[in-house]
Amino acid sequence: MADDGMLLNFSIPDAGILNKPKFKGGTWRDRLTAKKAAEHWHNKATGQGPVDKTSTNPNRTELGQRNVPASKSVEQEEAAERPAKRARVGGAFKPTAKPSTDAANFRPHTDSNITKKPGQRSEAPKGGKQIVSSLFSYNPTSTTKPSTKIVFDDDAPVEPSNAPLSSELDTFTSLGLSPALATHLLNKMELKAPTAIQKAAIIQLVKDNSDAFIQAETGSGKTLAYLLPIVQKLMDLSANMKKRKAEEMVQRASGLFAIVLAPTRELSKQIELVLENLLRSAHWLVAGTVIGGEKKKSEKARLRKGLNILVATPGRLVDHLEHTEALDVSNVRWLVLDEGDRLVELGFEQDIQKILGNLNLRMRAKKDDNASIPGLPAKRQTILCSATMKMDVERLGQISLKDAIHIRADPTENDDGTNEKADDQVFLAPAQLKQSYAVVAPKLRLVSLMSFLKRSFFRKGAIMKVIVFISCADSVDFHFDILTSELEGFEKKDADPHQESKGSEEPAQKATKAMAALQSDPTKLTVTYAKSHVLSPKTHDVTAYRLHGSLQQSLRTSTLAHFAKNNEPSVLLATDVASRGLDLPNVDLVIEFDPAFAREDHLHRIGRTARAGRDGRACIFLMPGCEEGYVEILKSDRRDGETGVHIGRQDADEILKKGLITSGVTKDKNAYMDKATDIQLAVERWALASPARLESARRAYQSHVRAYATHVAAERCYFDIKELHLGHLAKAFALRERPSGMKVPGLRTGAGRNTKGAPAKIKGSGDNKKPSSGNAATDPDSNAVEEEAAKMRKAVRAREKFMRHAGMADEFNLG
Ligand SMILES: Nc1ncnc2c1ncn2[C@@H]1O[C@H](COP(=O)(O)OP(=O)(O)OP(=O)(O)O)[C@@H](O)[C@H]1O
Repeated sequence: MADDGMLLNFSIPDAGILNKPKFKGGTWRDRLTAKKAAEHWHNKATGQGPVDKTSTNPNRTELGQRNVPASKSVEQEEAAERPAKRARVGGAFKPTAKPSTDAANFRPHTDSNITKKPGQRSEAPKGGKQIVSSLFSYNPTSTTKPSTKIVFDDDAPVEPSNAPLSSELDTFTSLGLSPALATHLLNKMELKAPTAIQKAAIIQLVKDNSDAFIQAETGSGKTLAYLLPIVQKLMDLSANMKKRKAEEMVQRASGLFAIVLAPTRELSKQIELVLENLLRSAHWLVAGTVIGGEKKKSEKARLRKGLNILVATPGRLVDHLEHTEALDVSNVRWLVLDEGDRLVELGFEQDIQKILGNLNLRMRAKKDDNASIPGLPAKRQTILCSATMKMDVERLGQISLKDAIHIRADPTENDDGTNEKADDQVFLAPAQLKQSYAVVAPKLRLVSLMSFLKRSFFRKGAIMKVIVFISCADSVDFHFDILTSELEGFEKKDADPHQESKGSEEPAQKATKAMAALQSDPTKLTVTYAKSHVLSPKTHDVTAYRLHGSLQQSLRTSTLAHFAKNNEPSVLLATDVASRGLDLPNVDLVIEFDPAFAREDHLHRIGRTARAGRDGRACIFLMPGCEEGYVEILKSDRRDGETGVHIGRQDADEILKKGLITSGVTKDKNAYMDKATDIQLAVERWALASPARLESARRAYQSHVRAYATHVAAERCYFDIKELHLGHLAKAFALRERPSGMKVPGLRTGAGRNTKGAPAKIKGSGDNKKPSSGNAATDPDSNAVEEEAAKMRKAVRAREKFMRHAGMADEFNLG
């Protein structure tokens, strides 16, 4: 399913946004504004033509310059508040208002700028005229731009917060692990010393059997923190059996002793991999997975052969507990719930309760039989792992843990173990992570992303691996298609004779060939990586990858594995499927092109870099206006707190200059604007050249808008759907049509209406650019949008649940 988990639609009817509204409630000013807007749309709908603002507003000059006096009329105020429309619709370009940006930046472009390929069709989208607006005019301006540029000391050394400990006294043996295991960690896994959380957890879990809640930041080595004590105890159990009878030891047929539950298949596979590496030091112990995505028959066969440690997703384990006789859980003495908060978020609470009930029942039955293995602990130890201690994790703790010990290793802790920040706030970004935010107007988003990536990959070696987080699968597909296409007007790389003489094809070349087939229909989800023509400089290739929950499981696994192994420059475009727990080696940069739906997700996303003490960078794209308020959240997630020393700021102009003007000094200080405009036009032409691409662009755009409405309530003040300028945003999806005229097959229409049938009003929908009065309580349209957003969020949750139960993208994230 490419609609990415959201069922409702923001389609706005052609008749306009205010369809015979009742002018009740609100202030007299709201009512008058609404009435005037309704008259405008009524005139339009009845063919009386658009209201000529220049003739009704004496304050407008012919060139569209406004001169609003102190005593403004309501309409004048409205005109002063909204970004003036200067779009070219079909005919000749006629500016109607002064652009909000500085005059030097004003670079109108007309159809004559758009050079079409010979014979290329540039069809106007059905049901609407093409709008070719300038990239650099009428953009909202930043509300937080500092008057003077603040220079950050980007290279100032920062003590990593998740690195292995450096004291010579902190060794794995000093924590209670056997010399054999410690030697294996050192020699085979190249792990010299434990991290802080490993030190705290291993000491505790090896010495006693109490339940535990492990809480630590991303990339701090939580996986080994819970796996090492389990492996150590199983090695001890084996040694104990051997002592009793020389030929006896734990082996695969001895029974299942430990279960690790993880929320996603990818994470389960990753845990299994770490386990396999560990168990090379105890080859008689066998681990395996049951996670779905493969035939149940083969999973049953694996269980029948016997496993000592099982990594599973909750849904699949419940299924096997109910239907696989060979699965005997009576000896299970260690249960781990990894990524506890995500397990709850994905609605696995019931499954976990079933698993716990089943384990208790079978353990009791076995005890009654008196047939326990000698040396096996009488009590089961349950370990809950999570980066946050939210309410839902607490609830999971209540159902799964008994008298649990809270294990936490946070460098911000005082000597007495207390922390000034509230429990929920203890989840912080790694200290060594260098963060920045980019303030980019909606129209400039696409070209800015391309420029940002181009700059990142310009010199081989500086940045090798990048993850770009995007809110929904359709948008991932759309951006992947652009990055891997050969856009007209982009310099082509000279052929590399060395590569051509090679007998075997490079994977990137193979994928490029497959890509050619894909270009005719970008909705085909068979190609997940290919050379990025757009991002590859002349000197080297950059490979682009895509990952989201609508891809087949096997494809997701192989894509991740390929990205992880790739030592050449590469970029992964992904939904939040890649945000949790995944340990992809050497990710240098994380770009949050679309901000996360919740603060915790944001921290998990940026935590894919700067892992285990390594350096990393993260940049989040914010739009001018209320989104800029999110910087406060970014600051609160850092150890350097309010000072925000390591949160840099970049503006779109800067990004475009650095990314597009790579050949040193240029006399024209606005040359980057021409370049950016050329790129934007090339992408728009690319989209127009094929109906499938155009449909993919519309789908991406609509899914993006719907996803935007699903930010958590506490953060909707930063990501306010009513402030989203749909018309400008459409440009970032290469669309030249009005949002209201867009029809996408397969997406439900009419959901943008409130219960009384009046369509919801959204900023810049092309029908009314005036944002709501700001008083949601008195504005019926604001309430309608709110209601709509609430419906969407509900639909997303329902869809996630449905997908899981239908076994489609089950145990997997939204994407
Ligand atoms: N003691 C250590 N020394 C060096 N590297 C380590 C050590 N322990 C773990 N690592 C490495 O650190 C990385 C992160 O480990 P892990 O995935 O367990 O982190 P995590 O805390 O679970 O992160 P997340 O919360 O993002 O899931 C892995 O690549 C792992 O190999």
